[in-house]
Amino acid sequence: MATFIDLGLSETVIRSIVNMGFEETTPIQEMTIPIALQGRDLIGQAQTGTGKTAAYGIPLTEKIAEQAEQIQGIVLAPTRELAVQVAEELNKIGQFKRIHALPIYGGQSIDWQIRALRKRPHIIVATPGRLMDHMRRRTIRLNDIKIVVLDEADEMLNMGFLEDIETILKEVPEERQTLLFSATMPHQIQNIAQRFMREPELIRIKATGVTVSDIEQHYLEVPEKLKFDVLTRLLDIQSPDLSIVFARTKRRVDELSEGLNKRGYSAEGIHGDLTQSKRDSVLRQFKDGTIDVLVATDVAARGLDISGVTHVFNFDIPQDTESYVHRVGRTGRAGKTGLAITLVTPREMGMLRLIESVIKRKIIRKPVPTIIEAVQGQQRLTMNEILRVIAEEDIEKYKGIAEELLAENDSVTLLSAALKIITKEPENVEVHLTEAAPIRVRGVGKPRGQQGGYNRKNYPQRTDTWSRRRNCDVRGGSTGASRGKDFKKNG
Ligand SMILES: Nc1ncnc2c1ncn2[C@@H]1O[C@H](COP(=O)(O)OP(=O)(O)OP(=O)(O)O)[C@@H](O)[C@H]1O
Ligand SMILES: [Mg+2]
Repeated sequence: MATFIDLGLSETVIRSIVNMGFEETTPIQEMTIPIALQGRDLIGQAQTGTGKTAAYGIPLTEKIAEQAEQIQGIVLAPTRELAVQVAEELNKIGQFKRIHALPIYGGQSIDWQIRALRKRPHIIVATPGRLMDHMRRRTIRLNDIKIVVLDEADEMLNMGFLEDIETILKEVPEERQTLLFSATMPHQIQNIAQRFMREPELIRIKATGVTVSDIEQHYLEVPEKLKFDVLTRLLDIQSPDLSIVFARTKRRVDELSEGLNKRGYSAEGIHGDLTQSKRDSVLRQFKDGTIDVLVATDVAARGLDISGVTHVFNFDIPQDTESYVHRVGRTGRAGKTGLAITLVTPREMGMLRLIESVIKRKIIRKPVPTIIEAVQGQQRLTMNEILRVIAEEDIEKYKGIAEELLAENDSVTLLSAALKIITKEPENVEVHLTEAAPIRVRGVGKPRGQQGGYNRKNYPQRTDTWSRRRNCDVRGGSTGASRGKDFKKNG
C-alpha cells in the first residue's frame, strides 16, 4: 500500500491527511488520486467504506486556488445528509490550505444559504434540486468551476435527477474535469460517461465481491407476521452498539420505530417526509449514541459514514441488489467488521438468491432465534454490566443496605430479584405493523450464475412492484417517472 507522500501531494494537504489519522492510502485512493491530479476524467468504483470521498476530495482540494474567491468545484450527492457529511470531510482535507466547502441542500433555509454563499466558499456540495434553485435565482454561478464530482451517480439517476444533472453540467465550463464515484455501477452510468465525460479512465478496485468481506452477512427466513418479534429477539441477543434497521416505506419506518420504543429500545426513524430539522436531530442523536437504533428507508443507505454501527438489519429485504450493497455497507467501514442480517419472507427467497448471485457471495442462513435465547441474551448483558460496575464504579454506599437485606434473605434470592428488576424482559408489548406485500423476482429458479452481472434487466420487474415503489422513499425506477414528489424532498 502506498503512502500519501508517494502520490506527490502538497505539504499542506499531507498535513491535514495526517491530522485525520490516515496513514496509508486505500486501494481506490492509490489508483485514482494520481490520475485525477493529472486532470483526467475518471470513474471510480470500489466497495463501500473504502475511502472514495477522500479519493476525490484530495485531488479536488489540491486543484483549488485558495486565493481565488470563486466556487471552483462542485460535488453532487443524492441526499442531504450525505452532502453535509462530504462537505465536512472536504473541510478537514482542506483545513490547512484554508479551503472552504459549503453544503447546499433542500429543506434548509435558502436565505441562510445565500448568506453563507456570500462568504465565498471554494467548493459546494449540493443535492441537485437545491443547486438548481440557486442557479435559477442566480445566487450560485458556475462559470469558474474546474472540477465536478458525481458521488453516488447511479443513485442520483435512480432518483430521477438525470435532467437536473444535465442542466447543471451545461452551465459548467466544458473544459472542466469530471469525476464519478460509487460502489455500484449499473449500466446507465455509461450514458452519463458518454455524454458528460471526456475519455474517462475506469478504475475498478477488484474484490471478490461487491460487498466488503469484513461484513458478515446472514439471513433468516421469517413469515411477515413474525418479523417484528424476530427483530427484537435479534436486538436482545446481539445487543449491538449502534444499529440501522432498514424498512421499505416511510410508514413502515414510523411503525417500526414506534414499536421498538414500546418495547423499550431507544430508536428513532429517518425518512424523506420528516422535516429537515427532525432528520438532522435524529442523525445527530444516533451519532452521539443518544439513540441506539436508527430505523430508516433507503434515504440512509448511501454513503453515510457513522462510526460504531456494528449491525445492519434489513427488516424488509431491499428491492434491488444495489440497495442491498449500500445498506449493508453502512457497517464494516474503514477496515472494521460488521454484521448484516436480512429478514426474508418465504415468498421473497427468489430476491435473496438474486442478491447472492449479483454480489457473488453466499448469504448464510441462520435459524430463527427463540424467546429463550433472547432472554438469555439480556441476562448475559445484565451480568456483564454488573461485573463492569464491580470493576469500575464506586458502590460503597450501597453496601450497608445490601448487608441489611442479606441478614433476612439468602443471597441467591436477593440477587435474582435484583436481576429481574434490571433485566429487560423481551416481547412484553404487542406490536402490529401494517402488512407489506413481498418483493418478488420474475424468472428466478434459474441456476445461480446465469443471472449474474450488473444489469438492470436482472432487476425485479417493474410491473410487480411499481405501485409499492411509489410509496417508498428515495428509490425508484431508472426512469424516475412519477417520483417528482420524493426527489424534490431531497433536493
Ligand atoms: N486512507 C485512509 N486511512 C484510514 N481511514 C480512511 C482512509 N480513507 C478514508 N478513511 C475513512 O474510511 C471511512 C469510509 O470512507 P468513505 O465514507 O469515503 O467511504 P466510501 O468508499 O465513500 O463508502 P460508500 O460507498 O459507503 O460511500 C471514513 O470514516 C474515512 O474517514
Ligand atoms: Mg461515499
